[in-house]
Amino acid sequence: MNTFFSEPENGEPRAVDTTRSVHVSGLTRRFGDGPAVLDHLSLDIPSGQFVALLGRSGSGKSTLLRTLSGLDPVEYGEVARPKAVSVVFQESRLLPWKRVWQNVVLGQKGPEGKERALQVLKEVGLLHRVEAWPLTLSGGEAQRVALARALVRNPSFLMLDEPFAALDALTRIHMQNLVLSLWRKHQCTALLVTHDVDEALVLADRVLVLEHGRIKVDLPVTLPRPRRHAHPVFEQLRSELLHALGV
Ligand SMILES: Nc1ncnc2c1ncn2[C@@H]1O[C@H](COP(=O)(O)OP(=O)(O)OP(=O)(O)O)[C@@H](O)[C@H]1O
Repeated sequence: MNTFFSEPENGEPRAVDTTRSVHVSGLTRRFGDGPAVLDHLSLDIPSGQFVALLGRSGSGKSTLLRTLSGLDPVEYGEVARPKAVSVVFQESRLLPWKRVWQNVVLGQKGPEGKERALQVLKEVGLLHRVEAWPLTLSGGEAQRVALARALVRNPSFLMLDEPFAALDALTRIHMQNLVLSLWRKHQCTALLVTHDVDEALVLADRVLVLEHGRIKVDLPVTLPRPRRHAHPVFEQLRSELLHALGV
């Protein structure tokens, strides 16, 4: 039995009993008197699914993610999601005056903090940088610390907002593999915002395309992993998604 945290339009959070990990219905968001960025959007994500979210620049991907994470308010509509959520952003957002391990357990309570930090830093392959200062890290290392910081909270729902966008191509592939293995190990639900159709198809069980504030395409990806870019089904899905994105 799973208990999730729900944020209704108004009033107190309530417990919801459901096997869905994430439930969104009628979610609408506008800034000022501008057009609706999210327009009566509905979405269900089953527990443990890896979902990739694509959409043109300005289509509302980050707004959806911020709303799901609780960083943005739910003004209209309903959002239910696990209580334990973590978000990894494009920039690692590490505090430069804290060592790597201290950044990982920032805000965490308990005397066993460093031990927990070491555990997750080992998972992301950074045991040798535990005492380092953030400014001495490479871009890929900094993102791995950000991943460790997300994992230390044992998230049931892991959200990733273009976490590899600033990395070089090779580091990006390493990071994609790392995220996949961590997702498998931790058995969490994952939502990845990306601009990269191939990245979405390499990683996700399901790819969504957001347009005009709604889910325009909802595509299951049943290819076994690891996925080959040259596989005919991969190529067919890629052209379907590029077409949906107007490329
Ligand atoms: N705090 C805000 N105030 C006013 N407008 C905003 C705010 N946040 C987002 N917007 C607007 O909402 C729209 C969607 O933005 P959002 O960042 O969600 O898009 P996105 O799909 O993530 O874009 P990108 O791919 O370029 O990162 C944009 O038009 C943006 O200008």
